[in-house]
Amino acid sequence: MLSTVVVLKMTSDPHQPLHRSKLILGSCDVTSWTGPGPVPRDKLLQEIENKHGLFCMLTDRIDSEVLDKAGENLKIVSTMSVGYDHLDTAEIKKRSIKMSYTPDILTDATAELALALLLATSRRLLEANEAAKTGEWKAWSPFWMCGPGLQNSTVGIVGFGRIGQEIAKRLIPFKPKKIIYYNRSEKLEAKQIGAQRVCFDELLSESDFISVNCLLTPETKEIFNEAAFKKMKPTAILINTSRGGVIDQKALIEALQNGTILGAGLDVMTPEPLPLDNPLLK
Ligand SMILES: O=CC(=O)O
Repeated sequence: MLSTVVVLKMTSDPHQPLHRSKLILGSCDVTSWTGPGPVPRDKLLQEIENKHGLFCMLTDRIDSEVLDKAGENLKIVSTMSVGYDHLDTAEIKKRSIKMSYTPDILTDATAELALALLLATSRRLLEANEAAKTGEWKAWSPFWMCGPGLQNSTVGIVGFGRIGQEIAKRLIPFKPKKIIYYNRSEKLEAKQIGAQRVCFDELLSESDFISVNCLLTPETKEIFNEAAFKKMKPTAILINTSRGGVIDQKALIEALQNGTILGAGLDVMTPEPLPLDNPLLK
């Protein structure tokens, strides 16, 4: 049987955004989007009709509208991402369509990025760099641009899957006092790493640093809200490398402006990219 597949993929070639090639994957007839940027919604809806498979990116919302357009041929939806909150999993399951994703591909990269954000935020790297460039830096003074250190600190990790665990392992050389985590289930690996499972409230109130690494699901949507920020230490630093939706962004802005928490290092936000006048960019 000749399968038809839509591949939504971003490349830098602006001249050939939609690419059709027959028989390049064995017996597949592949239609791919090559950019620039994510595939426009109307293009996706048009091209998905009667396809057997869809390979998408995290920028493509795959919901009942797309699935209806695809029709009964569609057998598999696959996403090039670790998170799959852009897939309506209930709808996909209801229609007996298989799903796949790419866990582990970004484990090390995300763990490194979380550490980079944590150190850059606590050690005020970007502020200091800006001050050096603008002339704000006039002379050395003992407490200028000081920030909290990891040594003897308590680090809380929200979501202790592959990425959370790799972050914990990378934290150990920085000599934290304690690594605690909040996760639906106890993780066997935690013992070896030396991390302790706690409830969400305890993680909030005990942590000097919090790294968010959970999936965005209905349960985790905006778990960092006004009430959560109020339970955190005023010296706490929040790092988010999961999804912007885990944080109530308006509440975060207020928490930063009011000094409810000290700082935030964000790899993800809502929307992406942020409008340039968003207070988070200040
Ligand atoms: O954010 C990246 C991913 O989910 O792969």
